[in-house]
Order: sequence, then structure tokens, then C-alpha cells
Amino acid sequence: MPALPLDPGHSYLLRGPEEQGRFGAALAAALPPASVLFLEGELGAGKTTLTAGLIGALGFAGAVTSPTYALMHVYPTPAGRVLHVDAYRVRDVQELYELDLEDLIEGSRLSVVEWGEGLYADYPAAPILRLEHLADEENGRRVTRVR
Ligand SMILES: Nc1ncnc2c1ncn2[C@@H]1O[C@H](COP(=O)(O)OP(=O)(O)OP(=O)(O)O)[C@@H](O)[C@H]1O
Repeated sequence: MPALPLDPGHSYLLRGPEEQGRFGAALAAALPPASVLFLEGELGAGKTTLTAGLIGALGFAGAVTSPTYALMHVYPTPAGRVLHVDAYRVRDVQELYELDLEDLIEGSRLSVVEWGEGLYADYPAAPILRLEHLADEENGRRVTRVR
């Protein structure tokens, strides 16, 4: 598997949504089939922008929108199905299992999971990226690979 373009414990500054999307796109080749990518970051931290770049790089040409209200979006790509899950409101991880999430992940090209702490132990190989706003006077976001 190619290395992610970021080592654990390291950060990048992403200046603007275009860079944010390009960073997401650069992750695509590093994430093998059936893999999981965990994203952390408050409202507006750029999770959807990064994910859109990633899904676009897998060949999906349509719009990618925040899964906050739907809990999960499913994108068909030429490389296989991509899941974009927002687990924030799922208090009980059991609810995720009731969705058969494990099987869905297994059958997908990639699953991007926001706020999926409850699943971190189940997917120990999955990278965790944290997105943060920079200070007000700076334009951009910091992305840190937590794991
Ligand atoms: N690196 C960046 N620098 C500056 N602005 C950015 C950057 N990345 C994304 N943005 C902008 O920040 C806004 C919020 O981004 P986005 O919708 O991706 O956040 P989100 O984390 O998915 O939010 P939500 O939690 O609401 O789903 C958008 O207007 C986007 O263009």
C-alpha cells in the first residue's frame, strides 16, 4: 500500500478549499479497497471538502455533500462504492452495527467516517485525520494525522 501523504503525528496547513480538496485527492491511491478513513473536526472544518476531493479522485463526477443530516451517503464510483458516514449523532455504537456497517464497509471501495471514535478499536489500521480551523486572521485549516 502506498504511504499516506502524511505520517502519524504530523500536520499540514491547507490554505483554501482547493488545497483541501487536493489533499483529499492525494489520499485516494493510499487507501486500499475496503479501507476506512476516520475524520475528526468541528462544523465547517473542511471534512466534506476533503472527502469531495477524495471521492472525485476515485472517479465520481457528481456533488459530494455533508452527511450530517442523512447519517450516511453512498457514492458509486468506477472504483467501487464509497460510504461517507457521520457517526456524530449515533450515541450507541450498536446502532451502527444494526446498519450492518461492517458488511457495508467490507463491500465498499472506501468508507469515510466522521466522528467514529466508537469504531477506532475495531479498525486499528484505519488512519485518523483531525481538521482544525487556523487562527481567525489566517486562511486555512490544519490537518493532523492522529493515527
Ligand atoms: N483549507 C481550507 N481553507 C479555507 N477554507 C476552507 C478550507 N477547507 C474548506 N474550506 C471551506 O470551509 C467551509 C466548510 O467546509 P466543509 O463543508 O468541507 O466543512 P465540514 O467539516 O464538512 O462541515 P460540516 O461539519 O458542516 O459538514 C466551506 O466553505 C469550504 O469551502
